Amino acid sequence: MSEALSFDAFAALTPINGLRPENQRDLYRKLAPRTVKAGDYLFRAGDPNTECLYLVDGEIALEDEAGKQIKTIAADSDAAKHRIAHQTPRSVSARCLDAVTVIGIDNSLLDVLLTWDQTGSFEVTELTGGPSPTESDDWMTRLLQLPTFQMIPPGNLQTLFMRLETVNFKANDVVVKQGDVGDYFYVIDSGHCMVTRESTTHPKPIKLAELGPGASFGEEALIADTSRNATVTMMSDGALLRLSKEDFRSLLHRSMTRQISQDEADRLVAEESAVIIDVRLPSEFKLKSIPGARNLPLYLLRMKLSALSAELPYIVYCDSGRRSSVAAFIMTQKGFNVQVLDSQALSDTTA
Ligand SMILES: Nc1ncnc2c1ncn2[C@@H]1O[C@@H]2COP(=O)(O)O[C@H]2[C@H]1O
Repeated sequence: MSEALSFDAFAALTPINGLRPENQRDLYRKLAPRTVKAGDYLFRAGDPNTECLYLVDGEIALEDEAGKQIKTIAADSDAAKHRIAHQTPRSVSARCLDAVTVIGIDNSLLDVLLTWDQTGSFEVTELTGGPSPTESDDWMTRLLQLPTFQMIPPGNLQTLFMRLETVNFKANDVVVKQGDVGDYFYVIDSGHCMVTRESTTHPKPIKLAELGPGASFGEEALIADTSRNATVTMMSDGALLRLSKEDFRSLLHRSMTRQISQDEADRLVAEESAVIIDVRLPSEFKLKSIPGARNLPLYLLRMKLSALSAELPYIVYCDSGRRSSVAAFIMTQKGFNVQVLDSQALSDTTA
């Protein structure tokens, strides 16, 4: 990092001072101080809190929701050794009284490191997967910023990161082949992949998507216990992180799936505070569906996601829980708030 903050001053911040020196040093190398001009706000009351912010230079005022000043914090004070108003969501606003320099650390990353360091035996350098701990594209930080990983409790994250395996591929390598049994879930660390599907109605495979760093694939066969529904081929050399089916299910998928009871779903739908989606085929939907539900078959879901508003919560269902679980996973990855309705709900409905 720059001269904005010495390593010793950084290591004395709370709770950075609870980390192992190796991890303090690694975090310090990754810090990117940012400056904010006088009068601007670092955040406002009610904002979500995704990063720990520390004041490195300048002075800020904390204000309540009515704009009344509660206190000021100067960079060289004891108060500046702590995270600025670290509540979720922010309970106060932080206004810069002069030009201010702050550093921010992703909350989940710090949480994982603190959890690790309390259990004792890991260093970031062992986990970056790359040869150099100074590598700026640290996959762990990037993964933690994906919606998929934000719902996972730190306890699971720790195990999950240990179980993720880095595998290098060459351009044109087939990573996943349509029709094969599902074995791994993949996250792209570097490089690009193409998703294609063969069908009896088309002479050539149809290109479904191009995926880049941060994107993931291979979840559908693992969740629904079916075969791969598409082929994924490397478009360039690259590195993928993979997780076995068992680990994917127990560490990732289970934490991401939120179930909702039929009563609770009925209440939300009656209040129009949630949208209920039937992910079965239109022919199945026509035959029987839950009143108030919209039909969006699973095979169209990815294509239609951009047309859905991210404002409302969604409830998805099918007749067995398989397709709805896949739908919930895909939607959660894209940042939607989604719950899975018990598949019994459809059997119970008279409509
Ligand atoms: N339209 C699509 N867009 C992006 N990825 C897809 C699409 N269809 C299938 N996939 C991915 O390709 C993977 C092939 O293996 P799975 O069926 O396990 O999981 C599938 C999805 O992760």
